[in-house]
Amino acid sequence: MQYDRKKKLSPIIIALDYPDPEQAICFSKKISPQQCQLKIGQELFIKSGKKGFKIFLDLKFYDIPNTVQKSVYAVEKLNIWMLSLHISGGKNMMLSARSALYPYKKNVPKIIGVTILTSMEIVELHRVGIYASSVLDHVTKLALLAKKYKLDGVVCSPWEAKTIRRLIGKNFIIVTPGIRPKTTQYHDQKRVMTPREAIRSGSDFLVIGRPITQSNTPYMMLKKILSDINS
Ligand SMILES: O=c1ccn([C@@H]2O[C@H](COP(=O)(O)O)[C@@H](O)[C@H]2O)c(=O)[nH]1
Repeated sequence: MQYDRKKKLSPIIIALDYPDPEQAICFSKKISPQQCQLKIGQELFIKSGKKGFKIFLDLKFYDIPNTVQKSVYAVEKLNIWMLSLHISGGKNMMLSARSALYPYKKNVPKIIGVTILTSMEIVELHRVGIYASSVLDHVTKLALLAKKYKLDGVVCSPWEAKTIRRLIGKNFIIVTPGIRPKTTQYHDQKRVMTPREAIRSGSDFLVIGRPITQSNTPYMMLKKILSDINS
């Protein structure tokens, strides 16, 4: 793992994809900030920072530069740890997001760029008019743009983590959803890996939702994943 060795953050980010804020709050009370970070998505945009968790606000901004700049400026006030936007929003959108944080000196949120969703394969890319030779090729191009236009890192699948790490180096955060422990179902995810393999491929943080939140024993599952990673 490359990112934040000194701060010793857990590599797990749990996707709190609950329809009801009460369920999310109840779940978060049973785990600790030492075990994981939490990801708040579009379904559940609540403030869970109260318990001391670092919050990844995964709203995946994708809009004109002015709108994204204002959005980033607004969410900075929420004391979040990390936020996401789509790299395909382009150079000016990424630079505008960064410029929204210039007035702040300390504890600014990390800006992470989404490459290609982990639910997509090459056929789907072609269907939406992206005629890349491979998913890896396109994800790599987007990651290089993210670096060039001042993002702190990317969201990609664990399949691409090794290549991005090799090309961009240590000082770049790699966040990987599409994590599936052995024997759990894939759901809508396509480019998946086990937690242990994903860490070994160079991921800094693994975003894990349903395998934990829909498990009959979520706390045991989280503990097992952490112990698999560390063994
Ligand atoms: O490419 C992406 C970007 C974001 N996500 C998000 O991660 C979680 C994954 O949840 P699982 O239940 O473990 O599949 C979810 O909140 C997505 O919005 C992603 O999966 N892929």
